[in-house]
Amino acid sequence: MESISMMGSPLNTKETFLPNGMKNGLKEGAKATVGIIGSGDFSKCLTIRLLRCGYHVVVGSRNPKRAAEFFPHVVDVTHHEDAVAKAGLIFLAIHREHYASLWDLKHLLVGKILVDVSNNARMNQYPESNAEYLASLFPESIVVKGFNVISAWAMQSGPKDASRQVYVCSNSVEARQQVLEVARQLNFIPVDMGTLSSAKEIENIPLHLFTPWKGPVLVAVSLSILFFVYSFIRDIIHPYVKNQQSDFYKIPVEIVNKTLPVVAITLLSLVYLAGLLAAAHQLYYGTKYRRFPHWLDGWMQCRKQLGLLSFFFASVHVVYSLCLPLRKSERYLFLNMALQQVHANVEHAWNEEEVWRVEMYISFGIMSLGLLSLLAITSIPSVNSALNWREFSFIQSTLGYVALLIATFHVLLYGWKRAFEEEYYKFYMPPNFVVALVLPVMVIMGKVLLLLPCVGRKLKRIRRGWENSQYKEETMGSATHVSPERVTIM
Ligand SMILES: NC(=O)C1=CN([C@@H]2O[C@H](COP(=O)(O)OP(=O)(O)OC[C@H]3O[C@@H](n4cnc5c(N)ncnc54)[C@H](OP(=O)(O)O)[C@@H]3O)[C@@H](O)[C@H]2O)C=CC1
Ligand SMILES: [Cu+2]
Repeated sequence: MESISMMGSPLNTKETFLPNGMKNGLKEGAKATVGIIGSGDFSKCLTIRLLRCGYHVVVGSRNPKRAAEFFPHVVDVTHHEDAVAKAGLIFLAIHREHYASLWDLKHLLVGKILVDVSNNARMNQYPESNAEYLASLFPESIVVKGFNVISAWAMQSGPKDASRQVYVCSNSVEARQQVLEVARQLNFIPVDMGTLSSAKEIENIPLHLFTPWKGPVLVAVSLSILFFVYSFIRDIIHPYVKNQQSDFYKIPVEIVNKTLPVVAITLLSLVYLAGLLAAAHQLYYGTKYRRFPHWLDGWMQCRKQLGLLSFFFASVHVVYSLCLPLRKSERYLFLNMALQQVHANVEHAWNEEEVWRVEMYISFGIMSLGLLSLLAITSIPSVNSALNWREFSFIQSTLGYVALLIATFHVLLYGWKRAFEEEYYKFYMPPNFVVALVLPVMVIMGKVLLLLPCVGRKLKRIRRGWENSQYKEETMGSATHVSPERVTIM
């Protein structure tokens, strides 16, 4: 009955919507009533969750009789007018296109909190956000955006194994606090996003499809195609054309396994190349208060994804390499070699230099994968938050460079002997490993340059803001004045 008394009168925003027994001083049995307009999937799942957490729910439907069948009997399924009258906090579980159909209820909605949970089919589908549109339709109600990032399924199955964050925004601080509190009571993690102007951003959250991954994945796929084609032409087509030697059996494993490490090490180099270019930019302009070019900014922000992709390629390369001896081709080649030795009367086959080269390159490969795993693990938010800034920076920057250096040695040791053996077309088509080394060697040399005392000292002065601070006023507040070391590397 207490909610009926609020009908048509401005909402007492001091009232909170805490469920049974959860509100200080609230009598046992005095359940907060929450209204829901619409009886679709979202409405059903939200109802169940609210009931579990002790709320009383009243659902407003165009056809209450039919809708009631889908709700537990304790739920009051009624007409829109009745539902709106019974609750001060109302979830609108209908689509934006149907908001205007609530126009007749306008006088009943005065002063009530309307929670807009709606999503759109595409990003920026309408000029204004759904919540702002709702606020313009019902200016005398208090509109709060929230819960749109929680799927009906997650709502019902509970937040244990689904996304937990609920982003909330509203122009009314008190209404926002109440919805944040409801989210907390429903075991979600409420995130206060401020005023209703953030609604568009919140509405776009569930529509992103791996947005930060698009660029890095595109780079990885392009590099893979490029290096695969290169290896294919160099190691298969060329011998075939020149000597009629058919090596096509190499395509599924060997050529793929030549592509993977090259892509992995190139991606890892790209992670650190961005930071180096940013440092060069700061050194060139002598200030950290000047915006990086747009492309560099984007590149810096996707270093984590580039690093994780590098880890993925390196891991798959390891699996391929471990499987190399399992192949029939390898066994035949091995047998042939043994037979040739028998014919040549060689009893003891042992090449000290070769033995050392292979031992070393395998060891370096394992070490660089180990370090890459460490970088990948520390990029997981829960692990990341257990580290302080210095520890994080040490792992991501210092150990990252060490990983790159070791990986470079791995590639170098793998290929250097072959490069000397292969005389043919050496000049116009260098071996794969030489192509793989171009970028990492450049990056390592760049880092060495930065470590030189004269350069390093100047960079430090710039990053501490001691030099050329006249730019400060111009660009303060932009994210890009942050030193490149201060952005997540992986
Ligand atoms: N489903 C999900 O996982 C999620 C949904 N959402 C949002 O929740 C809202 C509801 O989604 P969902 O439950 O899936 O949608 P449904 O289509 O399942 O339900 C929408 C409800 O709106 C009501 N409705 C339909 N047409 C009209 C109309 N012309 N006028 C008034 N009311 C109408 C109906 O209820 P009745 O017949 O009882 O009137 C219907 O059950 C949407 O805005 C959606 O974006 C947000 C996050 C996740
Ligand atoms: Cu390798």
